[in-house]
Amino acid sequence: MVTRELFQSRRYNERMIVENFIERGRNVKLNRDTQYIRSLHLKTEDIVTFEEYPFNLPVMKDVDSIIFHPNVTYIIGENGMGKSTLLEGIAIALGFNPEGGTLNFNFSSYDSHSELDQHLRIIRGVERPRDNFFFRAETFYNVATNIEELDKESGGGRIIDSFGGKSLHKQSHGEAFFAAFVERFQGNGLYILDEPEAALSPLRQMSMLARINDLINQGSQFIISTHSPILMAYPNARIYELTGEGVSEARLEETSHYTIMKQFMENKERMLQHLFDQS
Ligand SMILES: Nc1ncnc2c1ncn2[C@@H]1O[C@H](COP(=O)(O)OP(=O)(O)OP(=O)(O)O)[C@@H](O)[C@H]1O
Repeated sequence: MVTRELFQSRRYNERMIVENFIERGRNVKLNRDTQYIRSLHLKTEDIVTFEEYPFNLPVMKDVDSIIFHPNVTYIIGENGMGKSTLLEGIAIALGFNPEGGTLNFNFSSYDSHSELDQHLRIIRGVERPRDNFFFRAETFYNVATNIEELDKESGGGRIIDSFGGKSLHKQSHGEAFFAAFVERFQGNGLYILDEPEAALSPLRQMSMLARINDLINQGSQFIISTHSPILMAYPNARIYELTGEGVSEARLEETSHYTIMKQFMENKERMLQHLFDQS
């Protein structure tokens, strides 16, 4: 009797494991056990000097404090604080092209990336993403050109069809960005986005949040660098703010982007007077 119960409970457990596995491929949010990448580590032993770029950036002394949220991690901060440098380093260390795209893109329009990737260790989870994309607003135009070139040479399926079929150069910036998020991102993916709001209207930024939510519910993990208080509003996300002091974790309402925007909207006249008096 005991043996039969044991047998049945084992069969039950096995069935649960199979069902969970099947479900993972569909609609399940990642958690701490299933997230694709967990944290960062800066391998300081072979860094020759901390006086030069990129190791002179304040963020470098706190890289090890960055623990990725299973769903969304935001990297924010003033211009020049090192967000793009950090995201680029992470992306290249994971095997992406410095200018962005999927793991299969390997074109190079202008080779100016830092050597940070060689000094970063990325602590991965046990699960592997099925989809991957490094979206870099600054160089998305080059990705679009590369897609056209590859599609001209290819005799088989066209890459542009996975972006909705319409040339990305024949769409507005915002439309082309959105085609990537809506058509190309397939879920169960790791998505690294550098200032994706660059061409998006406030309304589109809200639509982007809805798209992020869909993809998170389909087992995706995001790392997003942004200046947009709208885009950084995903609930329960982790926000790291880069400042001259290093890296600190913040709630949305505590971030400088949010408070400055709020002050401006709530008291535009006073802010303008203050700004013009200073100039
Ligand atoms: N190839 C490079 N060589 C030397 N310095 C660089 C290089 N690229 C960037 N920097 C410097 O490193 C700093 C961080 O640049 P980065 O582009 O990472 O900042 P960011 O936080 O992404 O800024 P933004 O919000 O303006 O996009 C800047 O002061 C920049 O001038």
